[in-house]
Amino acid sequence: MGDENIKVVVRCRPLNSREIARGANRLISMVGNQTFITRPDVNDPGNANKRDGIEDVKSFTFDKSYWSFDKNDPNYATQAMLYNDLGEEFLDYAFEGYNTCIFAYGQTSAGKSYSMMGYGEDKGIMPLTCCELFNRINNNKDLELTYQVQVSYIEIYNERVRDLLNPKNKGNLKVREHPALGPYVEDLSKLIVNSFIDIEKLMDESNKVRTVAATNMNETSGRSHAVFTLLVTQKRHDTQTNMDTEKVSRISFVDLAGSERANLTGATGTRLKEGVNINKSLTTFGKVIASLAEFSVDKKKGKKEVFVPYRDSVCYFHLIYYNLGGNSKTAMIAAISPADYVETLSTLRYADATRRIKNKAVVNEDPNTRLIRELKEELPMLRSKLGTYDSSEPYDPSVPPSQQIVVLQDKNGNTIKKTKEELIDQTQASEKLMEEVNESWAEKARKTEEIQKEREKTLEELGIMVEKNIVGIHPPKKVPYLVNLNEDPLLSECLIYQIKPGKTRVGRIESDIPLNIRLNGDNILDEHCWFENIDGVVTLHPHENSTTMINGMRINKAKELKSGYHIILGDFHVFRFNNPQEVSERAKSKQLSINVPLTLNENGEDSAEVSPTSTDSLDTWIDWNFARREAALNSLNSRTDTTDTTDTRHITDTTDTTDTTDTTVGIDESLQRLRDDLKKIQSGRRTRPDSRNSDFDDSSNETYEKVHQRKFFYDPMVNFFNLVQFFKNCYVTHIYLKLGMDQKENRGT
Ligand SMILES: Nc1ncnc2c1ncn2[C@@H]1O[C@H](COP(=O)(O)OP(=O)(O)OP(=O)(O)O)[C@@H](O)[C@H]1O
Repeated sequence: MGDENIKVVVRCRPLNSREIARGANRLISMVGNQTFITRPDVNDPGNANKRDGIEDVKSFTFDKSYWSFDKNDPNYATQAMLYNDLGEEFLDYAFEGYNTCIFAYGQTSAGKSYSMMGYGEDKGIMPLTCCELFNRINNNKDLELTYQVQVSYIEIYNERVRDLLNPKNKGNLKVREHPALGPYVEDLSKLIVNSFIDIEKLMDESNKVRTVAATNMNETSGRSHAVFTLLVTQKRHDTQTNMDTEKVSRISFVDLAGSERANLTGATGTRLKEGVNINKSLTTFGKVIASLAEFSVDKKKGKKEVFVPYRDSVCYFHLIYYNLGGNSKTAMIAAISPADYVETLSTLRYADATRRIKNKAVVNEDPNTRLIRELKEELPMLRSKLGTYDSSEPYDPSVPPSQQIVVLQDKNGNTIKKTKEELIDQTQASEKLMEEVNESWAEKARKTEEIQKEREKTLEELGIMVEKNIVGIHPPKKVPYLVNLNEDPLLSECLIYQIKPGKTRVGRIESDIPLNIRLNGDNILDEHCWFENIDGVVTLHPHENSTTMINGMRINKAKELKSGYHIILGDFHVFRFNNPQEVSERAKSKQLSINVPLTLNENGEDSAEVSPTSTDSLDTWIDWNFARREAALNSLNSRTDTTDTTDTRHITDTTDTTDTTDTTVGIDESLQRLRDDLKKIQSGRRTRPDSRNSDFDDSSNETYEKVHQRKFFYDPMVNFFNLVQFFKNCYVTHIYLKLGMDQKENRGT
């Protein structure tokens, strides 16, 4: 097959509530395969680039333009449409033996994860492909044809590669290169999967691993790249010759970090490094696209190759080597916001340039046989060279291997010089490859099981509940538990920590003290706190000097917990406490909607038992953001000492003395941001049918969502008060967070 352009589709998501709140205009329209972007009106506060009076519309033509702006629009492009157009075609290629890659590119919140992974019932192209892959395999009637599927899943953050399937594979996996293989990740776990359920389970557990790592570093998925790869091996037995032949195809799904340039102004420490690395990888991506696009055009004119800077960034080296300008059928999903001119235009331009790149995909017939042949030639040569040194260099046994030069020839006959140290490294890497490629399927299956056990053991050692052979999050029905909350909806509510009868001790991951829950990250003490469960009543005991907060209040003495309380440990660990027994008793006494004492006064004591302004309904909705803002707010209140002590969420009118010029924007932004996050969490939760079951009445036929929608939307008084309260909270918290963050940055943390 000849050169083929990379397929590029663009998908426009609906306006999010933040954009609606700022009165943003729709700047995108689509007709057929064309996407049009209009320069925004000068009154659009989020888009300041208007040249007055000039009607400026730019048009781009793509392989497909997906209009997902309005779910009620008859032309709304659904997940199924995207899969039917793109997923099916690429799965067909994979069955033919080609490598395929679908990657999502776009700014944060443009809809990359929605298209790739999907939220809740709206499954994205990745799970839909996996599901159909196994449908086809299970429907195979050809007795001479067998399939094996392996999976790997990595996250690239700060130029470091993390194995999400095997938490034992700690830290940074090395990206290496072999002439016969191209770049590859050394020691990466490739696990055998036999069904779609196996894949779902792996995704579920890897998400836990990702959450643990992300919480420790306070990252979000928007700042890392995730690469999910399926290796499909088709083995055909020829009865006439009694020979087996293999085709191996690699199906990759890449969810890239948000493409907006990381704003480095004022950033220090980890954030600065992270920003530099995101920029580095994005710059490399841009350079690669530009040079490959240029290369494709030049080739037509008969010009020579241009330099493609694959190696400028570790991650892009790995990600794009195969998939851009290489042996792969590749598609880009460019996710765009309908209302962000600068970022959307930039994405459309990248997408346009990507369309011009040509790939040359070939069917991968017996790649392992080829690799084994090359390794068999290479290894004896490397081993023999290890005993020698370049005669032009004076030999001195005291010279360390890093300074000894060895001369060898590559497979094209070119003379190359390496240090002995490099040669040892290369020999070891090639030996590992040889071992891997010779591994039998039985051995691979044994390793898969071993890693599976390791993964579950590692999670259990951290105190995280793992339910074997069950997909999804299933909180305990009786035992009280903590559920993690995270800024990133993808990483929220996926870790459950049970608080069993007796003591549950919490401390630092490396602590020598026997602990039930181990956490990492800043400000977690060796022995941080402990929970005591006596007959279903749970009390939290903080250790001296530990940062332990309940509902935003730092506590220094034991405190009884009620279902729904938010707990913050150290700097990054935010949980919600759930007590199924208490909730079901509460439900029985028909006081579910407003009677929960969720607030603490300045002494950390419960406030009024029943309050018409109880934030219960909000509390069960509001997660990480709420808990963090609540903590910030309380901290502010305790500093200014203007708090209404009966309800820590009350703010006195001192806020009104503040300059109000940008108040509305601040509040609106906070509120809208929160609503967006909530929407994500809400829809994400639908994949976790049992999640937070205990928050509502099990005996009722109503679903969890319905109960909360009813509580939130049909209780106007509560709602009104909540919103007023919340409106104020957001503003004060906004100011506080800004101050706090400035201070933190100044300290270089
Ligand atoms: N095509 C769509 N139809 C409906 N809603 C969408 C669509 N695309 C995205 N959304 C919604 O927009 C929000 C942001 O999408 P998403 O999380 O996929 O963004 P992202 O680009 O992956 O962000 P990040 O880079 O932070 O991971 C989500 O609430 C999602 O449900």
